[in-house]
Amino acid sequence: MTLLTLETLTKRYGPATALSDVSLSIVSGSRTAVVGPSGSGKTTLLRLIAGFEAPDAGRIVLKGEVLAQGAAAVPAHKRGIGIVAQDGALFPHLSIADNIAFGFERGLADREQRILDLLDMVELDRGMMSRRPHQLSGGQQQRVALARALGRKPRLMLLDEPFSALDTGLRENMRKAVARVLEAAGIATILVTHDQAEALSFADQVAVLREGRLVQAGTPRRLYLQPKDRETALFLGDAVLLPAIARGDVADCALGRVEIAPARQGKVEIMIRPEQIRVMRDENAPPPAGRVVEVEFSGATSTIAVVLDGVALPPIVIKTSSVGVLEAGDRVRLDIAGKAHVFGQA
Ligand SMILES: Nc1ncnc2c1ncn2[C@@H]1O[C@H](COP(=O)(O)OP(=O)(O)OP(=O)(O)O)[C@@H](O)[C@H]1O
Repeated sequence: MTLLTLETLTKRYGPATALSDVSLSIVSGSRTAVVGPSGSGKTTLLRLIAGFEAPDAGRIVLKGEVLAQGAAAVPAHKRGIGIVAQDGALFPHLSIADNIAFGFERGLADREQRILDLLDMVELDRGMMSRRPHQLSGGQQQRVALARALGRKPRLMLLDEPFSALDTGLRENMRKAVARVLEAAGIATILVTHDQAEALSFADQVAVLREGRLVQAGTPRRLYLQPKDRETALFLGDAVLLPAIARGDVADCALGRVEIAPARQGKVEIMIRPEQIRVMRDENAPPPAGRVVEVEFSGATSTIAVVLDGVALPPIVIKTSSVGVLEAGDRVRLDIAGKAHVFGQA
């Protein structure tokens, strides 16, 4: 069931257009990640949904209630939308308990119990209640910020890069914990992030913004394997892009004949994710074959660059397991698993 609908949202700041004609639907209980390069409009989109800004055109509808349409807007505090910012934005002079209880209704009889329940929910030690924010780690502070936002029983949760200040290991744990908490509470979530891997693993819908426009929205798998254009392909991960001649559901390219989807005829550009390419040492490899020109060892994986025989293309760069890794100068055969993607379909 659709919870939130954004209809042709446009937002301008003076002569600059921060968002242009953005439409997107959010399903109840789902997780959406909004990604895009710096300045693409991600924060602006969150600010419009939260009610900190009004759109110049378009409409925002939450559960059938129009939150914003032109100048008419429901104020932020009446939208029932929770927000967790990058820095958590806790009140430094208040205890953890008071921070969490900040949004509670006045004179609540079970205030203490609610705080304890929220601490449990975000998996924080109850003993931390009386501490001040500076006595907590960055990850713990983010959990408090989440507990505070959950305490208001929001219909929708907005997360504005809440993990970006945390280091890699903690970041992943926090992401999983937050996903668990929100899923258990059945609260739909929109996460803004710079981190493509984070977006792909957190969300069941990813929306890609570029220069204020929504380029593509869909499941992480769909966007990763069937990006609309080369910019989106490269934004979401490494990609091998090759010119090819399509003949229905196959195409001829520097890697030989590969299966493609969707079917096409004539000149196309195809995309293959590097993990689809298997490279094997083979001194007598028939074409398509190549030579390893560079190997970069980085522990569990190594990155190798292969120059293909007889084609004036940049080397193909592939990450492989470091077990039995190839060396510069090795002749190799390349096999493709699965289909190559042809750009042009959203
Ligand atoms: N208050 C403002 N006044 C003028 N221009 C603004 C304002 N807020 C945002 N912009 C402009 O709108 C565009 C989108 O900004 P926004 O902050 O939404 O991007 P973003 O994708 O969140 O970027 P980042 O990833 O760097 O945080 C940018 O060009 C920005 O300079």
